[in-house]
Parts: sequence; C-alpha cells; structure tokens
Amino acid sequence: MTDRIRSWADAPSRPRFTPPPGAVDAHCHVFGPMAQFPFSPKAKYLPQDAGPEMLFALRRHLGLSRNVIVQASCHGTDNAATLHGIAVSNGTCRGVAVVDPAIDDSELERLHAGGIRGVRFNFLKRLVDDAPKDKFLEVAHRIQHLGWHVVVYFEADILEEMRPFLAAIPTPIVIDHMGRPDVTQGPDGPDMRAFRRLLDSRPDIWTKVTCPDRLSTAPGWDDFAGAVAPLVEDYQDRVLWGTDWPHPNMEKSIPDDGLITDMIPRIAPTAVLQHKLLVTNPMRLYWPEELS
Ligand SMILES: O=C(O)/C=C(\CC(=O)C(=O)O)C(=O)O
Repeated sequence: MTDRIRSWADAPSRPRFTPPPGAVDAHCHVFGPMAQFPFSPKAKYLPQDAGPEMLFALRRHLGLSRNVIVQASCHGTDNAATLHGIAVSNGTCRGVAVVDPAIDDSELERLHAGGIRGVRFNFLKRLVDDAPKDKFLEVAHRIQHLGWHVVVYFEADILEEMRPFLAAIPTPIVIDHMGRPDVTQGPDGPDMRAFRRLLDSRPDIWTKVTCPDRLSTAPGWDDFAGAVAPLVEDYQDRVLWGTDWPHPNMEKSIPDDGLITDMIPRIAPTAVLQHKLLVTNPMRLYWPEELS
C-alpha cells in the first residue's frame, strides 16, 4: 500500500440547516497526522492526514459544537491519535476506542481519563482481519464498571447471526449506521424490519442514523430520508447523528458535509426531534455528568 487516499471535500458547502446550540457530531474520525501517529501495519487503507484542527474547522463551518471521535481501523488498537484529538479539544470531544482484547485494567483507566467512553467492535471483513466474539464479550464485561458502552459495526447481511452476541453484551450498545440496511427497500423493507426487531429486543440498543452517502443510491439521498425518518420518530430517545468525516474509503464518491448536515431536518423534521438527536441523546452517552 503506497498511495495515501483523500476521502473528504476541500471546501464543503455551508448547510442551510442551522443545528441547535450544543449540537454533537457523534461519529467522526481523525487520521494521524501520520508523522506523529503512524497508521497500523494492518491498516486496509492509508489516508492522508486529517487531524483535529481540520475536524474543528469543519465543525465550525457546519455549526456544530462537539465531536465524538471514533477510532478508525487504519489506526488499529493504538488510540493515540484519537486521544490526541480529545486532548486538544478543550473538553469538546470524547471518544470511542478500539482495544486489543488483552488490554489491562490500568490501560482502560488511562483511556477513560483521556475521554474514552466506549469501545468499538468492527465486523467488516474489508476493514479488519478478525472479529473474535468471545474476546469482545470479555472486553464488554471488563468495561462495564467504567460506565462505557459498546459500538458495533456490521452490515445487514450478518444481522441474524449477530443477535446472540448482541444479546449477551452487558453494556448499552450503539449500532453504527443502523447496521447498513438496504434503504432502497424503504421504511418497511426487510432490512429495516429486521433492524427494528433488534432495537425492540432491548431498550438500551442505540443507533447512529448516519451515512446517507454510503447507504443511498438515489439522487438527493431520498431513499435514505424515506427509510430513516420513521426510525428517528419511533426510537427518538436512542438515535445519534454524525458526519462520518473524513469519510474513510469514500474517495471515489466524496460526500459534501454541508449536504450531509442538511439531511438532519429530513430525518428529524421537528425541533424536538432535532434536539434529541443532536444534543440530549449524545450528551446522555458521552457527557452524562453535564446533564442535571
Ligand atoms: O467510518 C465508518 O464508519 C466506516 C468505515 C471506516 C471505518 O469504520 C474504519 O475504518 O474503522 C467504512 O465503512 O469504511
């Protein structure tokens, strides 16, 4: 792997939508800078640098206030770049780590002190070499006392086989990008119905209603809006939103972050829904101490 890829727009448009004060981008990443935070030897993609200063510039441009930095697979289980992003954010970032299952308790405590509030289990074969469910479950038990949650990334074709694993997780769960349903099937299609059954199986499964650019095939991402708006309405206290910047692996179809932000009122059409999606819900998971 030699070429470093660039998957984000130089000059995203300014959204027409104005997020409420305190809005959180609850799914984004930082890449490097590589000279300071080298990528993993196991990385499946090698991106250009997209460090915290770039993330904060985008956040200002979009009218957002806080970020949840999710450790991307290109950094493996070395969370230094994510911790650095949090450390230079003056309290406006928290993070989700990816850990080696053999991690010891003192390292978990160090991550907590550095602003980590969850661990991510990634099941996408194109991103990781293995996803050991038994070891992940051990990790989930060991983070429970810290008040953390588990973020799980998988695609719709393995949802059924994921059910026993998800049922055994002792902490709250956040599913990335709704488990990547086929949104062209519409809100009542088989993928969305299966995903709703999962949400109905436990009251503490949350989801990120993210990535129209990855999930949609329609102009204006209309199929995404049509499939996702009813989900936001029905599960309004456990949905999160994020940009997914710097959009790993989207270099062939780089999305406009302004347009991504303008999807918010299409999936959450009222001020009440928008406030839950962008402020109350992410604050409950990532900054609970600030909520009275
Ligand atoms: O950013 C995302 O959520 C999705 C990714 C990348 C990713 O998760 C990772 O590298 O860890 C993808 O589908 O390629």
